[in-house]
Amino acid sequence: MSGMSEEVVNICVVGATGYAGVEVARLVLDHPTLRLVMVTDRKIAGTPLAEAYPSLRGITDLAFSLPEPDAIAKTADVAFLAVPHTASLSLTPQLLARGVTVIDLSADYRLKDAATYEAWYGVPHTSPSLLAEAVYGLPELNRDKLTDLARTRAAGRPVLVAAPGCYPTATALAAAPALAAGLTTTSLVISDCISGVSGAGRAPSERTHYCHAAESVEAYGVGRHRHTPEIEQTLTGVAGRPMDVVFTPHLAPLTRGLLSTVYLEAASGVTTAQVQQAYGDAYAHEALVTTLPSGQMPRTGSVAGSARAQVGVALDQRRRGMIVASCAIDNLGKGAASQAVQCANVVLGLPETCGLDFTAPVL
Ligand SMILES: NC(=O)C1=CN([C@@H]2O[C@H](COP(=O)(O)OP(=O)(O)OC[C@H]3O[C@@H](n4cnc5c(N)ncnc54)[C@H](OP(=O)(O)O)[C@@H]3O)[C@@H](O)[C@H]2O)C=CC1
Ligand SMILES: CC(=O)N[C@@H](CCC(=O)OP(=O)(O)O)C(=O)O
Repeated sequence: MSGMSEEVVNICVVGATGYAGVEVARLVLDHPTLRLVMVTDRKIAGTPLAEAYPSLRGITDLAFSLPEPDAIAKTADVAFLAVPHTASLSLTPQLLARGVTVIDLSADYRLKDAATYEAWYGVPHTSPSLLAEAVYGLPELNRDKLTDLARTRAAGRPVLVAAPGCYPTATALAAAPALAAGLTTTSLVISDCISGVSGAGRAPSERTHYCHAAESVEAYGVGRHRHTPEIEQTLTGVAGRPMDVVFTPHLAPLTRGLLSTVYLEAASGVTTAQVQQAYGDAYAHEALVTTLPSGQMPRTGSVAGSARAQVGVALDQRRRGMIVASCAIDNLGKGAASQAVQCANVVLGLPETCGLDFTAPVL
């Protein structure tokens, strides 16, 4: 199948029983150009999507299919892979070989170095040659490369987008303006993040059990979380020099929401006005990222359910001089599904915010 920019583009969501997958499905159902033609699950094939997620009753009659590459290629132009990491290692090359463009929400094609992948994910990368051609799907930092993919696809070849994770997205949006503007000369970024529980996926675990997660906040994966090398890769690219990251994720009793607060030592003489200006300029022309006025910091509640990010920044001028920047996103939105759709829009030659320009619930 082939989808041109003004035509309807047929979409398969692999892993649509999952939280990220059903969010992609929801966005595609409301999108003016994308058409949801297939949703997959390996356990409940034949069951209507709306039976698994009753809010979709009256909206779609589509039932789950098995994630078979031949069936996907027969039906869809683009596949969103909302599957756990390691699951898209083999699925992605099979779909590309069948002419299907892949927007992968998993971590399998984000790291450029296969050895780093193996070190952090515990399995060898089975398609290392694809790591070079996969484009990291953070449009605000990587729009040119995504636009290159649009040309490749328009020339008839399927392409691969590796959409970033929720923690790396929020951390990159919080830290990038300071790094790009040279406001810090050190190589260390500290990133403290807080995630809602849907970030851990649909399958319950001891850590995400209501009784454990409600009314409590905890750090986890300290010093060893697999997003560390992904964040370092992105920030190194922005800074143009090697960056080290101390990344500490926390789980908080929210359904949706992710807040990343980063700390970067300010270069000598940097002022609050310069910092605010750099952040304002960085996102002045971004439709989905807003820099808040000086003195304001973002809250997850303001972006929950939206495709947007909000960023706030301050300069703590006592002693060392620290830039403290915070970015709030919806982990399932800009941290996963809406970002994947944003990338698909670019790759398909559609307006980047097509289907994403809706407001979040205000309360
Ligand atoms: N939740 C979030 O906030 C974010 C998630 N992501 C990433 O998105 C991906 C999905 O996450 P999430 O929705 O939370 O996960 P879930 O556990 O909620 O869903 C995973 C989905 O993948 C399916 N699946 C599992 N294994 C396979 C396989 N081998 N082949 C095909 N389908 C499979 C599952 O269905 P079944 O097993 O029944 O087939 C299910 O539909 C992950 O890579 C995650 O890291 C990225 C950013 C944020
Ligand atoms: C709260 C929670 O458990 N979050 C998940 C991150 C989910 C995610 O975004 O994973 P990828 O970006 O790698 O796809 C975790 O810490 O593993």
